[in-house]
Amino acid sequence: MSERTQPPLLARASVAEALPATAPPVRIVHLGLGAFSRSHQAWYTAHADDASEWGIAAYAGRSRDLADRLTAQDGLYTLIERGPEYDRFEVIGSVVRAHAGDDLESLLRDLAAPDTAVVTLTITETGYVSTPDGSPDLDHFGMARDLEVLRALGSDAAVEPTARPVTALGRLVLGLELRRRAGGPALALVSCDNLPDNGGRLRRGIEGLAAAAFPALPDWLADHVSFVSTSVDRITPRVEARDVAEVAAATGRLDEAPVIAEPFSDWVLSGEFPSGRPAWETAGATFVADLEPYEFRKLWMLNGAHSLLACAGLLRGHVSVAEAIADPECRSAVERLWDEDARNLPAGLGLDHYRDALLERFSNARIEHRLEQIAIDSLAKLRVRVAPVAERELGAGRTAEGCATVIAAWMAAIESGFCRADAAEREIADALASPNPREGLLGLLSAKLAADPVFAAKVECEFARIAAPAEVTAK
Ligand SMILES: NC(=O)c1ccc[n+]([C@@H]2O[C@H](COP(=O)([O-])OP(=O)(O)OC[C@H]3O[C@@H](n4cnc5c(N)ncnc54)[C@H](O)[C@@H]3O)[C@@H](O)[C@H]2O)c1
Ligand SMILES: O=P(O)(O)OC[C@@H](O)[C@@H](O)[C@H](O)[C@H](O)CO
Repeated sequence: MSERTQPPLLARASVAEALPATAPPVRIVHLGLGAFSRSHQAWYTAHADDASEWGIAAYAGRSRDLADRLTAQDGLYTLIERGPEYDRFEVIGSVVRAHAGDDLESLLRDLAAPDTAVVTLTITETGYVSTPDGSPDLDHFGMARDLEVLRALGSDAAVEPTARPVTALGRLVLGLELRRRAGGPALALVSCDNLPDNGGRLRRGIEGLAAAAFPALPDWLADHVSFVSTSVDRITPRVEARDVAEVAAATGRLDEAPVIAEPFSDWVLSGEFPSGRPAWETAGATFVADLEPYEFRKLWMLNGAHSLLACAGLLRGHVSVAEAIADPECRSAVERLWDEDARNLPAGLGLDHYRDALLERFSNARIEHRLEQIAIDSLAKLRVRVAPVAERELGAGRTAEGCATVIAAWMAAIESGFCRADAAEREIADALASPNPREGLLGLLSAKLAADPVFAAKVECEFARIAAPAEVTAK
């Protein structure tokens, strides 16, 4: 364990108990260093009983800015727990190193290191670059290029010195191949992104790419790598400049990389950890054999409602979740969606209480969770948050009106210029340019839904209702 140097402006004196005296040894590698991993997985790791044994080396996906700011603070940062009436400040000490995403040398070293037992990911829904069935999308430019680079590296053919994988999965597969070649021990890969069966999706992505790039890797993966699925929950909005100022004013210390989160937090995991893991359960995480009911409840009800509020709320001139949920029109659409979600979830999940708690969480006006942030990549989000419920409702002979409202709000938002920041921007533009844009958009969302003329007509009808009074357009 190395002695942690005291960052000049963020001294340990301010710190809550969660900060160990010395930096814990790196045994977790994180991909997708951003806000959420620091309010959630790093928080659980810092609060586990054995926190002194588990440090995190975290890698950003793209930019190096956050990694640089954290490095200047020795990995330490303040978590602002923002309740409806108070802020609580805590310095988190589980991130030991922060790296830019393109620091491939360090990443490969960390992935091959025998001490590394766990790899966690928060690379966003689109970061998996997968087809709807979860296999790697080899038609995607970045993924196709990565495959070429990995094959060249695997065959020891002459490779340009600058040839490097750029996708998260490409980098991970290369690291796993190096671990295999080094005779490294088993490890667990833990997806913490808002996707159903996120561990299974990661498995299909890694296995597909490995099989196409490195012939010996798939067998090694089968014996040495477990894929853990998780349902993750803690509302973590983007930090604004004024939050940095607030930390300085409240603690007397300058922190260039604070994180804000609501007090609520939940983590449900399912899967094996062949080389151990932090005692996350001592910090409140739950381990279950069957994750599906928990992930569907969270993805459909919380995230589905978020996407609805984002699309409908932006159209109605709202900026944040708290503003949108206070609008009776949005609130009633959320309730109708939740009725449909609830009908498709198993009994025993305490859904009445869950709904009440969600309303309370959404109404926390001190959390400025911007609708524009939630609206990014809406197509991929609606595919997993809303389309499956609509398909189940229709399959049961019902009308799926609540889901139709969400989908119509998304279409109206797109046509008004919102929800355009999307990894599927090109497909959306093609649909908009087609003779029947809404039919095209519905087809992108779900072939099954698009093939149901009654549902398509329902969406059309909702669209007409929602789009008519919308006077707001994106700037
Ligand atoms: N913020 C929340 O409230 C919250 C809650 C639950 C789950 N999540 C999950 O965590 C993810 C990240 O949220 P965040 O708040 O940390 O966002 P963020 O923007 O702060 O960080 C996202 C990280 O992912 C990387 N990334 C983005 N696109 C990528 C790509 N195509 N390939 C590889 N890496 C990519 C970014 O570089 C960054 O490191 C969400 O997309 C979601 O799946 C977030
Ligand atoms: O983080 P995203 O972009 O997948 O989704 C936006 C929000 O719905 C999401 O961040 C929720 O706030 C979060 O999932 C709550 O745990």
